[in-house]
Amino acid sequence: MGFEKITLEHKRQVLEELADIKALFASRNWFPGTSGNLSMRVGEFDPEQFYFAVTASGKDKSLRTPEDFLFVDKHGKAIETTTLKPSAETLIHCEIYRLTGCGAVFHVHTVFNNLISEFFGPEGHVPIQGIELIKAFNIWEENAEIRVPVLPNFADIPSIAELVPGVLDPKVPGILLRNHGIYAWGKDAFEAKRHLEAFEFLFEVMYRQLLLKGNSK
Ligand SMILES: CSC[C@@H](O)[C@@H](O)C(=O)COP(=O)(O)O
Ligand SMILES: [Zn+2]
Repeated sequence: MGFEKITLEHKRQVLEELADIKALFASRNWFPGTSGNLSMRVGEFDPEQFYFAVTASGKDKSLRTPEDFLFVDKHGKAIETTTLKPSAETLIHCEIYRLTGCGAVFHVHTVFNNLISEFFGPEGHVPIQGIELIKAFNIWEENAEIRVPVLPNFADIPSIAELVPGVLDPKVPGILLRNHGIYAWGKDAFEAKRHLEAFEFLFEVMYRQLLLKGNSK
């Protein structure tokens, strides 16, 4: 489906939902120093052609303005004439949509995701086992273990995006960038938010467990 076939009403709803989520995350201090970016797909998913709304680069994400989002195509290029620049990390969103067909991708920098990504960076993943909130990822088995991938934080975003297909686990809706932040996604904004909140909770538990245990892995 071409972008022009997607109804204005649907695009408006997506922008409103994104703006509400942005305000909520900002209230949690999840966008320090203009960091972070959010996106939501508009229209149906087709790996050959899809579109999403994404935060404009470099904005203060705690503010609500008419210039907070723009629509881009599957290559991360703006599809309407605009002076806004898509998030510098849009290519990572593109890759996550392409590989998963998801409906929303949220990226935040927090103290806990930074600390945990650095601590487990050398292993390339964060092992998390037996914590109830793993069920937020729809994993119901007892004592389940997940591994959250940790990618290097290259300055060149295409070089990070290139690594995403090699580490993305369909059961685990998140990828960490080392000393940077997390990308979490879901079939819609509700699910992506649930996943992101669960990751952040799990990282805080991991961090505190490591302190209690005296830092041994
Ligand atoms: C200002 S530090 C954060 C940026 O370097 C980047 O990591 C980030 O998350 C926000 O970039 P943006 O281009 O605004 O989407
Ligand atoms: Zn970032």
